[in-house]
Amino acid sequence: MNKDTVLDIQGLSKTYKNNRGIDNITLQVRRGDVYGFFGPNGAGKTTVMKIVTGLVKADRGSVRVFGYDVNEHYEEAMKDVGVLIEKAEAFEYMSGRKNLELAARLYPHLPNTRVDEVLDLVGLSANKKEKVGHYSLGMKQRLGIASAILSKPQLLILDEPTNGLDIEGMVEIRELIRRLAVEEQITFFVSSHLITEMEMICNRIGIIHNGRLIREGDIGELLQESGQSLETYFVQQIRAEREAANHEPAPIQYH
Ligand SMILES: Nc1ncnc2c1ncn2[C@@H]1O[C@H](COP(=O)(O)OP(=O)(O)OP(=O)(O)O)[C@@H](O)[C@H]1O
Repeated sequence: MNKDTVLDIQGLSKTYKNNRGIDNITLQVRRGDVYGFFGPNGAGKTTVMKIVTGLVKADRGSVRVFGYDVNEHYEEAMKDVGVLIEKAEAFEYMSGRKNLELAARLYPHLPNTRVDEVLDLVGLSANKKEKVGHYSLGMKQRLGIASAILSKPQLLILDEPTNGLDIEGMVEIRELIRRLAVEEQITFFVSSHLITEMEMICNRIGIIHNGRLIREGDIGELLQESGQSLETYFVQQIRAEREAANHEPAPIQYH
């Protein structure tokens, strides 16, 4: 394993009772990457992220985070990892700041200034005294990210962080990811079903479809290879996959 590899996923498989799941996923996220994990709804992104963070057990394969096997050395592996999977949860009747103060209790060694520092980083300083119940969805998501970066993680795992947000909310999250990557030097493993979004924020991308990783590479390389947009590239890739599997073209369905 390269010393710059932060997350190393090898041959990961999981089949749920309904026969859906993921099949033999291998990918690497390197230090400094904003790695986009792209695929349509139901492709298997959340399953991979849940296995990486120990929420779901894989049938086969391994996950190493900062060189530590997640199954064998969970605490060491997760020490420098921040996670936001599915919707950010917070106490709606408390202020944003109060919510973060509560979360900060999990990390007794954090300086007292850290809560205000992260509120500033995610652009919520002006709203810190407002009840979370009055926050927009985008502000709640940013509060979730604030909570995930409280402990100054080196790797941040975000599952569909812009899902359900309006345009302004999406832009704010994208800007935040880019800012955190530069200012806090956080490596990102971030999923989305929107390829244009991935193109805007990521340097590297893994494309998952029907539980299988169909392509991984630098965004620039993939764009050069396709000669077109990543959207067109993706559609070509899955059509080729389907044709190889069925020997006949099939329509693409978007959710
Ligand atoms: N607990 C579960 N039990 C049974 N099937 C599941 C379970 N969780 C996920 N699946 C199925 O596994 C497949 C992959 O789901 P997963 O949530 O990982 O995909 P995803 O790419 O994150 O999609 P989405 O963005 O819609 O969540 C889907 O077909 C889903 O229905």
